[in-house]
This record gives sequence, structure tokens and C-alpha cells, in this order.
Amino acid sequence: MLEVCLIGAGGVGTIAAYVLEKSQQARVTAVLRSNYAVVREQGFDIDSVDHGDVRGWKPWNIVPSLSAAIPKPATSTTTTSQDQGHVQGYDFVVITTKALPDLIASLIPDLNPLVTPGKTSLVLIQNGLDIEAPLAAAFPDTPILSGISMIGSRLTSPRSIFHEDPDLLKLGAYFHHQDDSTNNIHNNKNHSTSSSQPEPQSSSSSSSSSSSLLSRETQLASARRFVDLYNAGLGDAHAKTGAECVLVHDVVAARWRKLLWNASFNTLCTLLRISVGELQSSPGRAALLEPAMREIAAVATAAGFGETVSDEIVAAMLDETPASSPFRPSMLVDLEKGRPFELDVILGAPLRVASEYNVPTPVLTQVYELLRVVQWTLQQNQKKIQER
Ligand SMILES: CC(C)(CO)[C@@H](O)C(=O)[O-]
Repeated sequence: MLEVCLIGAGGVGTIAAYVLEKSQQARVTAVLRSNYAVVREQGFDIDSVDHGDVRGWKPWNIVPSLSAAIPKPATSTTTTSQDQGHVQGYDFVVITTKALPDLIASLIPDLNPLVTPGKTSLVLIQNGLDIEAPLAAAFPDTPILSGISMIGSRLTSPRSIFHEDPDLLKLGAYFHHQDDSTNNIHNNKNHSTSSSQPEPQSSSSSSSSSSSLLSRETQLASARRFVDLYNAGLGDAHAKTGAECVLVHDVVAARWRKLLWNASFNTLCTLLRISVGELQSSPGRAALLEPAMREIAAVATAAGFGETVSDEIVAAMLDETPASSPFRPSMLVDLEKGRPFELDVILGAPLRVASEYNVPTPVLTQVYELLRVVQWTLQQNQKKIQER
């Protein structure tokens, strides 16, 4: 049995946990915070296009904090590794939280004891660009697998998931290791655009002196293993809906491609507080949406990813979202729930690349500045609530 620790059991994370356990090749320790008590008691209810109606499902182990997920060495009182909650080390630590720079920076120190050198890979299934950089800096000898998910899945109550679009997950190795020149196939195009990157830490899991730990082959093998595991869990869903996990060889290119959608639809729908269908049918499609998407394509092209964001791909991406769709992107859902949204990784990061290459982005820059104000008002409101 493979051991998985999953951090962030929202819409994307809960379905990932369910799929991983459905493979019957892995068991999941899920770290839950606000919904810990209710899920421990009643489990999740999942209404899924891929998996049907699932009632009261619980991951193998549910814990309320990262410290409660720390693997424990076997002792005389823990007879077998089958004991509930007893884990000797994780094969995969899967992070499906929101990609918020402050949140990730605060997670990193607590991730250290969950990472067993030579055994564990970190798996990020999150939106945005350059999200791998802080983890790559903190864990230079740990494979980092980067996952780009097109699933439409969200929490509708603390223990209910509504999953409406087939699970399409592109996943590959980030190839961040610096000591082996054959590793860095992306380095000529890979930008460190994160606003804050922690320094490598001095624990054994992140010792930068052990260059032999992480070959390109190790990273690729880990990505293949995760893809095979995930597809084993998708099983019948693949035949039913086309759900699939696909191994990609250039995760940065795959991220730019998804940004075409996220940086235009997510941001404009959030600013205007309308669904993707309303944006498509509004005058904003010609005046804002299409120019915004073309600006992302221009930035990606300047950074060396032109093939991924060709005119044909942009045209297809503009047309494939139906004008009748009531879908509200995750950024808008976050705003409506008063939660911080993924502005930095979805728009801040590509705009930093734009400024590096002097690519004009008049629409995206205005959208970014307007959303920064929206985010600021949200923070002010949160402060007022906390002060009460
Ligand atoms: C594009 C998307 C719907 C895919 O899951 C999601 O990334 C979102 O809403 O941010």
C-alpha cells in the first residue's frame, strides 16, 4: 500500500483523496481543519459526474493538523503498519490547498517532518504559475510533481462536494534539481516569479549537499507512479466521462496553457461578479476577455511557450466555454465566500514575466490593479470582523 498525506480537502482535494483510495493501491491520511469534526463524524457526501452519489465517505485516516500527520516509527505497541493512523513514511504528500503565497510559506516548516528523504514526493494540484518555486527552494532533494487540474468541483457544505466536470489532471515532474545539468530542461524558460521564496532549510529532508538523491530519472519515475496510481483510481470513470490523469513532460507549458483560461475568465468574472456564460454573452467578451487572453498568450510566447498558446488554441479556448454556462470560477466563489483569492499566482506571476520581457499588458494590468483593491477591501472587512 502506498501512503499518501493530503493537505486541503476542498473540492479538488476530496475528489483526489477518493480517487487515490479507489485505486486500492493507496491509503490517505487527510489533514482537515475547519471541517475535521463533522467529517470525522459523518464523512463526505459526494455528488460526482465521475463517481456518482457517494454518501458518508471517509478517507482512511483523518487528522486535524499537520503535526498529527507526522509519521511515527514502528514501536512494540504498534503491531502492524495496518493499525489505524499508523504511518511509517509517506510516498506522496499531496497539496491541494489554495495557492496563496502566505499560506504556502506558512505550511513549509510543518511539511518538513512529513517528508522522508529518498521516499516522499511532493505533489501540487493547484492553480497558477510558478507555484512550485517556494517548495523547490525548501526541498531541493525532493521530487516535486506539478498537477494542473481541470476538474469542476467544489465544497457546497463543510462535508458535501459537488463535482460537475470530468477529472482531467495533467501531471509531471517539475525538474527543479540544480546539481545535475541534464535535469533542468525548463531552466532556460523557467522564471522565479514568486514574490517570496523561502531559503532552503537545514533539515535532513532538505539538505542541498546530497546531490545523489534526486536524478532526473527519479523525478520522472515518481511522476509516472503517481499518474498510474491516479488512473487506477479513475477506472470506470474514464470509460464513463473521459476522466484521466495524463503525464506531461513540460509542466510549465501546461501551466501557461491553463492560465489562458484562469487569467482571463477567473479574473474578469470575479471583478464583474458574473458567471463565465454571462461574460461570454456580454460586451465584455470582445472588449476585455479576448484581449486579456491574447495578452497572456503574448507573455507566454515571449517566455518561450508560443506553441502552447497558439492562435488556434486561444480561439478554441475562447469558444469552448458555452454562453449558457452558469459556472462561477473558483476565484469568484472565493470572493463570494469572503475568502482570500489566488490573485498572485493567477495574475501577479504572469505579469512579472510580462515586465521581464517588456510585453505590454494594458488590460491585464488594469484588471490586476482593480482586483488588488477588491482583495484589500476583503482584508479590511476581515480585520473589522476579527476586531469585534
Ligand atoms: C478552470 C477551473 C474551472 C478548472 O478546475 C478552475 O481552475 C477554476 O475555476 O479556477
